[in-house]
Amino acid sequence: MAPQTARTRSHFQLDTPHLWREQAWLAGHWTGARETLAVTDPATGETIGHIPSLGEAAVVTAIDAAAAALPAWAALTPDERADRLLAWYAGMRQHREDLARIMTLEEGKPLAEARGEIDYAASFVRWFAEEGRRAYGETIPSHLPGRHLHTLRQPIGVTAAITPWNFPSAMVTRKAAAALAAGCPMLVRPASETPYSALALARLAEQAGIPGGIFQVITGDGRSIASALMRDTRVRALSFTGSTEVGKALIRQSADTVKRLTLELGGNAPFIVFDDVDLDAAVDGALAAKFQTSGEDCLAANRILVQRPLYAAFLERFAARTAALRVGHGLEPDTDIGPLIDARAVAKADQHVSDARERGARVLTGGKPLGGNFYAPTVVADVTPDMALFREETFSPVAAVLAFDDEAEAVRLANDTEYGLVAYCYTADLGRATRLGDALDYGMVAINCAKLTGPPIPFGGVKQSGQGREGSRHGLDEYSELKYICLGLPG
Ligand SMILES: NC(=O)c1ccc[n+]([C@@H]2O[C@H](COP(=O)([O-])OP(=O)(O)OC[C@H]3O[C@@H](n4cnc5c(N)ncnc54)[C@H](O)[C@@H]3O)[C@@H](O)[C@H]2O)c1
Ligand SMILES: N[C@@H](CC=O)C(=O)O
Repeated sequence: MAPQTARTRSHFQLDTPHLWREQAWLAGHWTGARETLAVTDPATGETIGHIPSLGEAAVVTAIDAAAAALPAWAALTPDERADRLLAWYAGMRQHREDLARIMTLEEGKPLAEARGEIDYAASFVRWFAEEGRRAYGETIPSHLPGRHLHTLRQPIGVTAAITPWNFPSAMVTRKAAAALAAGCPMLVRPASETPYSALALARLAEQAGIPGGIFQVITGDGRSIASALMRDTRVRALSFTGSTEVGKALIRQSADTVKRLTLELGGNAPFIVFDDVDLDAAVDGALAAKFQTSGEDCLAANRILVQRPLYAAFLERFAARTAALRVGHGLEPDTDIGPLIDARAVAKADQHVSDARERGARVLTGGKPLGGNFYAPTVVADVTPDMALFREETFSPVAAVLAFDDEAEAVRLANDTEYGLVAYCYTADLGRATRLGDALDYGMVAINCAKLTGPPIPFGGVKQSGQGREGSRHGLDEYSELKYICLGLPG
């Protein structure tokens, strides 16, 4: 089956049409299937293509290929693996515009944000190409006479990843680059809503000389692919980014084969604004932290807490700026907010707003669906902890704002959730900033800034937001085993 048609070529206007793949990259072959899944542009509802719906047999083929490729890949020097990863990185840089366009078509995010995600995704490949050289062990002063003790890091084995639709490239490379740099093959199953970004990455990996068994992309139903992965004892580690609900199901399924799981799950980020800050800086930060990717971001500010003396002024300015955001197709140059991923996401946003209204909150701007998968950028004031907007991740352009009186109350409200991914706070008081860094029960805390991610930082959550860390030097550890050697010295 030809992966591109004349229609898709002209329609999508890719400079390099062969990056648009409608087959899975399995065991070094572009592979189709009789059954397919349709993929739609969330902005128009139009079908943009079909991908193979592969099942358990294909997963076994992929694991066979990965297990066969593992010894030779693990035996390469870190420099040799780095060369392949850097070639992959170069391909991503070269095709940045096409990759961004593919992402906007399938995910809906504005093109400028998609370009930013491609840069972000590529940066993990470069980071881990370098970091693979530093998978150090250690020597241990011996407690036993006549012994030398040391540790070394070895590749864990065949690995797999299940990735979400909201960051269709970065969630693939943050996992795969770490696994490959550590000497492991990785089999990726991307979300069925956004498979084309991952398939384009597979095409670039192929061109970079990464062996077919080392990086594979398999498309199809998540549940059956996950259960085949979980059953197979050769798969030693699985990294999942997605909802807490599915993460919990994967923990249960992994028990029988005792796999290592890295889980990047849901969030419910507080964004705390104290009354000693520059109001414009805090409003800029809140807009950035709330509305990126239409609010469909695990790091999105889900609850904006403002100290009472600043509350009215903050609401006025924040609502005015929110009302000015332009909603549209992500390929339109002026778009700030794209569509939500599907009708279910729109219904959830609207339910959260109705629930808040019924419980006494005020809708200052937006608060309604705009047709199709679009929802108006919304500010809801006077939110209380009993509202769904406070308790659940809304994953939409709906901002929930509430007032607090003092630092103790802010911390109590912020920590009143089972999630613990990221917290933001704005304050001019250094002592308070330090105390908040300690007291907020989150894996990541951003103080006086909204942008905090990148390859050098350990990304991850506590409580029900997940386990393990991605990126940074710690990201390699998820894909290696720490082995201890006790060497007895003759005589
Ligand atoms: N912490 C992070 O780094 C991070 C990053 C992005 C998204 N997320 C979270 O992801 C969620 C939104 O993404 P989503 O709606 O795609 O989540 P989701 O859990 O529904 O889906 C995530 C992935 O799992 C697959 N999947 C669904 N059910 C499955 C099952 N039973 N077994 C195996 N795989 C299954 C999906 O097809 C998708 O590929 C939000 O909660 C968000 O916070 C977290
Ligand atoms: N925005 C996150 C992904 C979560 O949805 C990131 O920066 O990695």
